[in-house]
Amino acid sequence: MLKVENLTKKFEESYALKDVNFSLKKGEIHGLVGANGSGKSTLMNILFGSGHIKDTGGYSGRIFIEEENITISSTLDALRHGIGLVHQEFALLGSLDISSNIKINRENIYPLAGKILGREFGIVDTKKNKEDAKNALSKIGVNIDPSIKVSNVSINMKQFIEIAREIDNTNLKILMLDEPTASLNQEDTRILLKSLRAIADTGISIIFVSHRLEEVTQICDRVTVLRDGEVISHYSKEEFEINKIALDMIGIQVVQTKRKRTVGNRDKIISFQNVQVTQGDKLYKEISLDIKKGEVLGITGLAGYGQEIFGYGLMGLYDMKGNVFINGEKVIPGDVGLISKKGIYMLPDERKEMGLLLGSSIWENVVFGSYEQHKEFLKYPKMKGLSFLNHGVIDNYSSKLVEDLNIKVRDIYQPIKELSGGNQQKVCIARALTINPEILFVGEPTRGIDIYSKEIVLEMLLKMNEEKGMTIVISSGEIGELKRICDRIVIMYGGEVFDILEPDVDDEVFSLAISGRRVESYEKN
Ligand SMILES: Nc1ncnc2c1ncn2[C@@H]1O[C@H](COP(=O)(O)OP(=O)(O)OP(=O)(O)O)[C@@H](O)[C@H]1O
Repeated sequence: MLKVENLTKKFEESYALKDVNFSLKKGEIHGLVGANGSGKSTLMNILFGSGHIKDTGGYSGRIFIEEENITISSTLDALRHGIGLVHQEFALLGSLDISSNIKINRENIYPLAGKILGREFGIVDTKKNKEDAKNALSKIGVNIDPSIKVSNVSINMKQFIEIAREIDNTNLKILMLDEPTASLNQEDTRILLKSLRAIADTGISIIFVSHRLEEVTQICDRVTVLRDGEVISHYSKEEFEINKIALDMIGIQVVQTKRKRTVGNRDKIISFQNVQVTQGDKLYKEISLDIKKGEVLGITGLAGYGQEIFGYGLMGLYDMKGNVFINGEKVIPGDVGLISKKGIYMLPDERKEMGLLLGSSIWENVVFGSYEQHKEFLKYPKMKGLSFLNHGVIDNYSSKLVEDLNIKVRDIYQPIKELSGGNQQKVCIARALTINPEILFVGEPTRGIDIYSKEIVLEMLLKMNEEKGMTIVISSGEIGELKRICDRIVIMYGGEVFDILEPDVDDEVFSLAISGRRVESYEKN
């Protein structure tokens, strides 16, 4: 179906891809793996004719589709050749319904469409659009009313809608998926993976990019490993071995981080008492939770069940009402100024909303907002915000953090918008660590991050907890990670705190709790 030969892409003097050879068979699911910044997105962006490839000098090398040597210089070229891409970041229009999003630019038009006063016009056949949308969604195992507005659906569902939009294209030959399961819960991941196999069986070829090697080895027919823009190895199904693939990706053995647990009875640092949280048309009622000083608290559950509501509510991203106490003192949720002064910082899980200063450099993003905590960043600390910055100190500090967190950059002056997604994510973590809050709320801290850097990020969080006594609240769907590093894990179910579990209880207990059941009822059944 596809063959690329000596594909090379340079950004100024540095290679993002170097002489990459890669092939994709008809109906194959091909895993593309590599550390953050290894060139996966660049490869897909070239194949999808992304503007930023052209704007930065194009690519060299040859691309063949079904033996035909083609040039891809625009998205239109890619679409014409039947290539579709689903990005990590969603590009849906929230104010439109699901079917309008799926049929965008491919709307069904009534045959009576024609010309009025010389202008072309058409009337959209919304009924047919809905049928098509339903059909595309059913191919990926989803049954939902396509008239629902996209702004009212969960992140899980948005991912399915994005994929359905590509599937709806009858000309589709190659579907490229950039971390399609990163925002899905376990059940939806299972549904998606199963559907991808069914889609591949219809003859569509799939490029599957993911940092979750278990999924890659489960679903793919072959895997190609990239490291620093070069192909390091190819594997076919019978040769798959996660450790071997990981070693090829990173170059060194990855050691899993684990917390040495030392919790005793601790004082409450934050207490949510019967709070009510509203997010869009969702309402969470009568929620209570105590967070203990110095603990690492995990919050998990199926997507949409509210694991993020505490941080988001406290910081005013969702509307929270009710009694919230910080160190025994009542605060008004959403009063961000006061809450920040009390040493609370939140890093939300939606990357786009993380507040990266996209036009600024890495160092600016790392130290932004932390001059209070790091007076050494200022030449004249007494002048506060009016002081010149102490660039020597800031440069050393940012360079060290970039190195410690394994962030792949040219130098700390590089604009953050030039970094790969995973490396941008790590800069967000770097900023949170620099702000050094007393309490850190962090959502999905390892999403989009490669297996090696994941461990570094987890290790850094633990270090901040152990050495600085930082209380850390992590909302995440990565239960395995939470079990390794948390003191307690809150399970949200149906918009309530369903249970709080010790991290070393059986996996089975966790799985049951996540689906709203308890062990006793399981045993009875
Ligand atoms: N516009 C740009 N200018 C300069 N360098 C760039 C630009 N876009 C990407 N790069 C560099 O190209 C390299 C490959 O990035 P790419 O986004 O392809 O990595 P990736 O494998 O997709 O990473 P991730 O797993 O983090 O998504 C990185 O070093 C990145 O900094």
